[in-house]
Amino acid sequence: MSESLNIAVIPGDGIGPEVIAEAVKVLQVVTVNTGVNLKLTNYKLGAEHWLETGETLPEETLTALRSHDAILFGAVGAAPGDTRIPSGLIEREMLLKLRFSLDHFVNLRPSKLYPGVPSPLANPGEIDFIVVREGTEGPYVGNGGVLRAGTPHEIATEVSINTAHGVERVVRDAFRRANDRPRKHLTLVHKHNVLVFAGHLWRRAVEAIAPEFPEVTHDYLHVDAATIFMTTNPSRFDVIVTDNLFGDILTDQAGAITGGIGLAASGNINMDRTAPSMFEPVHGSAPDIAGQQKADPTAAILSTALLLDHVGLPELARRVEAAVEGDVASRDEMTDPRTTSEIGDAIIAALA
Ligand SMILES: NC(=O)C1=CN([C@@H]2O[C@H](COP(=O)(O)OP(=O)(O)OC[C@H]3O[C@@H](n4cnc5c(N)ncnc54)[C@H](O)[C@@H]3O)[C@@H](O)[C@H]2O)C=CC1
Ligand SMILES: CC(C)CC(=O)C(=O)O
Ligand SMILES: [Mg+2]
Repeated sequence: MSESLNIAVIPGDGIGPEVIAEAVKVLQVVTVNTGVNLKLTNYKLGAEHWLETGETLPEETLTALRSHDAILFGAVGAAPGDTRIPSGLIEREMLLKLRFSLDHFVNLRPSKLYPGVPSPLANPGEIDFIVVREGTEGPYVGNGGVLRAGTPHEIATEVSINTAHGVERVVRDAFRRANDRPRKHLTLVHKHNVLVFAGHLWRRAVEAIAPEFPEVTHDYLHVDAATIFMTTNPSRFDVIVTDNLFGDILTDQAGAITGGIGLAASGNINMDRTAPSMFEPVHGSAPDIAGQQKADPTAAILSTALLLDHVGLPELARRVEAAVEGDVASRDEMTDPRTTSEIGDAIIAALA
């Protein structure tokens, strides 16, 4: 029986196209002779596209993206010093607009130290946790502004929006995921000792939903303390649920302790399936190494495993993950001399 898999591909900027080229090859190889009819449609979006066209995310592109089963995304954004592009324009008007419009309320970021992968921690222990980061609210919604701009009395605000609906649905999702894992433990990370209004909403949501999951234990950490434990005892984490900003920061740290940001995958998931979910590496466009074949494509490749899981092809997802696991076990991150496409090819060879 053949089934179609209709994927939108947004390579983006910087290393985005380099890592996505490898992820696409993996998708093509893993679906061969499986009865899955893979259809890929490329969309040009990002900082370079804006420079060429002045477009960030046109409505017709958004409408077209909605017709796909899922989206594979590289990374967007210019180098911090690139004055041709207003800071934040592409991130907000393109990437975040996409996540918000497609209601990607679960930003799923698994962190696993695969066997044989060196960690910068002296005693990393077993690291295998997931971060469930809220994806549509928090300080990223663009609620703010500037008063008395350019004067010594300038006031800039960036308001964090947290709704009961938004918090409850992501907390419930995190409990569900914890319930499905062997350790069944959830940690809420926030800063309710200072951010009392939002923090208390998150705490109340956890307390209200906990009885639905009697087997799941839960605890709480302030975000500053969470960064300590992520360095000193990451094994204590199983499922972390947190807001958009804290989750963004913690997951770069989580990537660093599990072998590097080049291995960290993510999914922006619409759990209600009212729009396609989007899968992308945790990292950005890495302008410092772009165009040099220095980027590690593993995060993008592991993101295809999350995509395959989401579209109901878990056996193919496991094959991709196993191929990655085999490859990373044999490398030394510090001295891996391979190019982006050589790493992709090695993972593909392991798949075959
Ligand atoms: N989802 C997205 O599209 C994201 C976009 N960005 C954008 O990307 C641009 C650069 O942001 P940065 O803060 O520098 O973060 P970044 O993640 O692009 O780079 C941070 C550091 O990690 C390294 N790195 C990143 N990915 C790598 C890979 N696959 N292999 C090897 N090394 C890798 C880079 O070379 C750099 O030294 C900015 O315009 C930012 O707004 C940042 C994060 C996420
Ligand atoms: C560039 C931001 C909008 C996103 C980001 O850093 C992330 O999602 O990890
Ligand atoms: Mg980030």
